Amino acid sequence: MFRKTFDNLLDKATSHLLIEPDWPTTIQLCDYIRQNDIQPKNALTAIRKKLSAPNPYSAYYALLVLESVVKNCGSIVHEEVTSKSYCEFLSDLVKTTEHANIRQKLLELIQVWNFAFRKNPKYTHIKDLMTQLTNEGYKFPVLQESDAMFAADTAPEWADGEVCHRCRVQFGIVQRKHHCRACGQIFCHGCSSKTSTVPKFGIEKEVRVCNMCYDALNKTSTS
Ligand SMILES: O=P(O)(O)O[C@@H]1[C@H](O)[C@H](OP(=O)(O)O)[C@@H](O)[C@H](O)[C@H]1O
Ligand SMILES: [Zn+2]
Ligand SMILES: [Zn+2]
Repeated sequence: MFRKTFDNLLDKATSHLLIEPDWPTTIQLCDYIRQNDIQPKNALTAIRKKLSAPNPYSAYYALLVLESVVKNCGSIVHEEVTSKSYCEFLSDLVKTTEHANIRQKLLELIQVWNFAFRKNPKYTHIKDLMTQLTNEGYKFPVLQESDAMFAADTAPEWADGEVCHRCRVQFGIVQRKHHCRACGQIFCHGCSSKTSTVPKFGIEKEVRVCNMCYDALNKTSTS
């Protein structure tokens, strides 16, 4: 169900019939990825296909979708878009597109991402891509640092451990491990038996959270 809907939304957001970007649908696409209703890899592969669309309008709108997804979906997407294969694809697209506006937007995005990820050693391919294109004479636009401030943080990576983060009970065959989707820590069932939405991470459905995060997320105003 989810995959089909994502593709339908993507078709809508990149239709060559659009006279301006369809931001509401674009935000819905970001929400799908943030809520893990689609694997980031699959989402970016679908967007990649749209970037190669022969129709320049569809390809341009696909670039705007890619820009929004990278800005709003956090590290799960950053890893994909700065992977070796994706950077090679972006490099080919810069060199092969017949449309100057698409090349220009691509160079702008590559530069912003290079700046945004400059401190993170694992994103080397985007740095190499920028160096390679610069050496081949492509001119990058003036960098708008404001563009590189990425929005939303995303759910933290899940911690591992042999005892509950809260009550320290030892995990084992009976005492199973569970993770809080809000803080990412590991808990026994007794300390993480409640569910909640986590709007700050774009998780609109009820997911397992630990007792502390449940209280923080659902604190009723004590008025
Ligand atoms: O079912 P198990 O074999 O115990 O495996 C655990 C469950 O998948 C937990 O899911 P949950 O957090 O949704 O409970 C997950 O958080 C743990 O990391 C896994 O070890
Ligand atoms: Zn516990
Ligand atoms: Zn928590």
